[in-house]
Amino acid sequence: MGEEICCETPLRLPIIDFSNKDLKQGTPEWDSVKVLVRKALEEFGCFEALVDEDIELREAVFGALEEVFDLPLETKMLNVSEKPYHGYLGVHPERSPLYESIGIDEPNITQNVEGLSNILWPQGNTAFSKSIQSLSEQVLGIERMVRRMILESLSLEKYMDEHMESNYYLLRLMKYKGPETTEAKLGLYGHTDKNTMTILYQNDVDGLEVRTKDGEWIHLKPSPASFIVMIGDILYAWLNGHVHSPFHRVMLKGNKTRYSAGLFSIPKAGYTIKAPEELVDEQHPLLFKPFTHDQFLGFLYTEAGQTAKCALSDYCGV
Ligand SMILES: O=C(O)CCC(=O)C(=O)O
Ligand SMILES: [Fe+2]
Repeated sequence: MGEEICCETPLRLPIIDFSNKDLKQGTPEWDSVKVLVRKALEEFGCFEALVDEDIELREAVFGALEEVFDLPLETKMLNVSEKPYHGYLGVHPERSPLYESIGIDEPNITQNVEGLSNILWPQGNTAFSKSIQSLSEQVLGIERMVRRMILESLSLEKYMDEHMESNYYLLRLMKYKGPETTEAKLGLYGHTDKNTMTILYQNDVDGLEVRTKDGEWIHLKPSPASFIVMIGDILYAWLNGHVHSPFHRVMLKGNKTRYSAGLFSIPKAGYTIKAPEELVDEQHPLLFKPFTHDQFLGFLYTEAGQTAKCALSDYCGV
């Protein structure tokens, strides 16, 4: 009997090269990357952005994550915020027994990162602040580039400044304890992101899965030099469905700890999300009535919001 030749190639996310230092608006390189970005975001709502590997920063970041999550629970609980989901979220025995996370509002502002490190460590922690800030700067650069590319590729230049200025950033540091099983366990329940755009960075423990429009799960295996770029419900609504907001989850097995960091761009309080008229026509009827992110979050905390299959459609679908 001949050797069995294996089966279908597993589904992969598009990998787009962002390592070119000359990737500047108006250059041919920018225009060719822009085409790939638009295609990936229309089809998958998600892609892998490849950058130049910075081994030192990578080690520093995941060292910092290990150190911060190793702090006692009472210390981590000092990471508080008046905004929901912006502070420490501890392990929940039924809902998320493996997951905990720490939030840093506007991590691009030095005082915010140093402020948190002064709360968590008696003498602060310069190494922690430095690595978290360097990571934030790099990720923020990618987020802004991708958002500019999408707007440009949809000929929405006239909205560029308004759109770029109407969002702020939240960084979430995440830890998933290995479940010590051979079969996969749920680390983070399936969801679409409720913000504008998310950029994820992970250690060498995979687990993120993204569902395609056809309902197939892609098991992500990002390279150490990659960031995962993902569209959230807000950009999906603002662009009237021209980009996809993918359903995703985290599944884990084995005993290794997974660490990840996510930079979330989020509309500022009071900013109205309204699809530009250029994106609404007979083939693309308006999907959502204008809304603000705060009102939408308010709905998410209600019973109806918590149980909705598609919270955004239930909240403001046309
Ligand atoms: O840890 C990850 O890679 C994904 C986290 C995630 O989906 C989220 O925080 O919304
Ligand atoms: Fe997510």
